[in-house]
Amino acid sequence: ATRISDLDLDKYDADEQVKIICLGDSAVGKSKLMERFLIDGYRPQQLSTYALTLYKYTTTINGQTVLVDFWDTAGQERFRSMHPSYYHKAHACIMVFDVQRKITYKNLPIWYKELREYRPEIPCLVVANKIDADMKVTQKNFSFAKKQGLPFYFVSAADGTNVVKVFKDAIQMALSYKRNSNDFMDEVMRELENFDLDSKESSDKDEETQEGKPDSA
Ligand SMILES: Nc1nc2c(ncn2[C@@H]2O[C@H](COP(=O)(O)OP(=O)(O)OP(=O)(O)O)[C@@H](O)[C@H]2O)c(=O)[nH]1
Ligand SMILES: [Mg+2]
Repeated sequence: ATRISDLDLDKYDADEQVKIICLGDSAVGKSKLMERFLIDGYRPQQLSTYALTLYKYTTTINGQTVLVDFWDTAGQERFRSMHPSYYHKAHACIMVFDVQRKITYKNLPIWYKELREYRPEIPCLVVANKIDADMKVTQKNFSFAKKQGLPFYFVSAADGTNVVKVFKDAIQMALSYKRNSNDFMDEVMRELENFDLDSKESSDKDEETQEGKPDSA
């Protein structure tokens, strides 16, 4: 009982509350990424998300309490249209694909189009998941994010690579968006840009043009 009232107090005192949604095909790892971030755990079972899962997360940023609602739904919703309430008042979006399944990368524009119909302006982070399965994929150039001017991350829900970074950036961007400021977004874009230059041994070829050569760097 004590814990519940503590939570309620937190909620009461929250200076800010943001909603962050997650998009991407079924089985790309949306739920596993949330699990990794929220409970620092990972259970490799294969349960597709049924309907909707809502995760509550509280954090402190610059001395302010921030309440985050993470929304997670089943990727197979793609075949219907995602319910508008999923997008309603979202402040940021984490868009995920599976580096081991090219089709999930090719479907990103479909997700992105629907997102923009409902939320034309919110920050959207593009996440390439499952890099633990084959580190060579990080040498590939997945240009969708760059073309759209979106921040891009290689991550792994299985071993935790970059997961905290993505979620923390998403929360900051959601807050910046809510406060009508692009400052943090600009900062992250600059930082990722530099990171990109430092680690750039990859060819300039786009993943889309590398049909049938999954291992070429
Ligand atoms: N190797 C590896 N497997 C992963 C990773 N993340 C998720 N998986 C596996 O991918 C499968 C799907 O993960 P989920 O998180 O359930 O995928 P989802 O995107 O939530 O799928 P839906 O709920 O159906 O939309 C599971 O079997 C996970 O174990 C990862 O980083 N590396
Ligand atoms: Mg899921």
